[in-house]
Amino acid sequence: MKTVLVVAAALVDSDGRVLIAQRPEGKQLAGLWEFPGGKVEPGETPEIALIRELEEELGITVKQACLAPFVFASHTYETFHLLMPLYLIRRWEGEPEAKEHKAIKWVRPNDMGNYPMPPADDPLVAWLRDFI
Ligand SMILES: Nc1nc2c([nH]c(=O)n2[C@@H]2O[C@H](COP(=O)(O)OP(=O)(O)OP(=O)(O)O)[C@@H](O)[C@H]2O)c(=O)[nH]1
Ligand SMILES: [Mg+2]
Repeated sequence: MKTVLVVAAALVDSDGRVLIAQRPEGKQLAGLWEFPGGKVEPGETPEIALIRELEEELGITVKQACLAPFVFASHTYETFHLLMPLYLIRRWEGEPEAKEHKAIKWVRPNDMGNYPMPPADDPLVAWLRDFI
């Protein structure tokens, strides 16, 4: 089974809320809420890939120095193994908008239980609850 490297971001605002985004119809895990991000393409570092994904998915600009490595998910799905580092980001330029998602929402980690997320994300949410 192949390991897929996906990078994701927890954008944290000044009130301690985190941005989650709803996956669009037609994609794997449609309708579930996730951390914005995506697959690392050949030749990219994880940081470059995350900066690209945040521009594509949310229309925001993030500096590499503002990416703080936090925790990672390692989860076996039916057809691949997901390895997903999650970065904490507190500074960015622009107002996030749902360019590729169905919706975006700012939520407190304690309230994330109300938003169904992929199984790989459960431990990440637990870490955010303790840390934010
Ligand atoms: N971005 C993101 N992906 C996640 C999370 N949790 C999780 O299991 N994944 C899985 O990671 C995989 C890659 O994510 P993705 O669909 O965002 O990849 P991508 O942005 O490059 O999209 P694309 O492949 O359609 O171009 C998916 O199988 C997705 O289900 C999460 O919190 N955020
Ligand atoms: Mg994505």
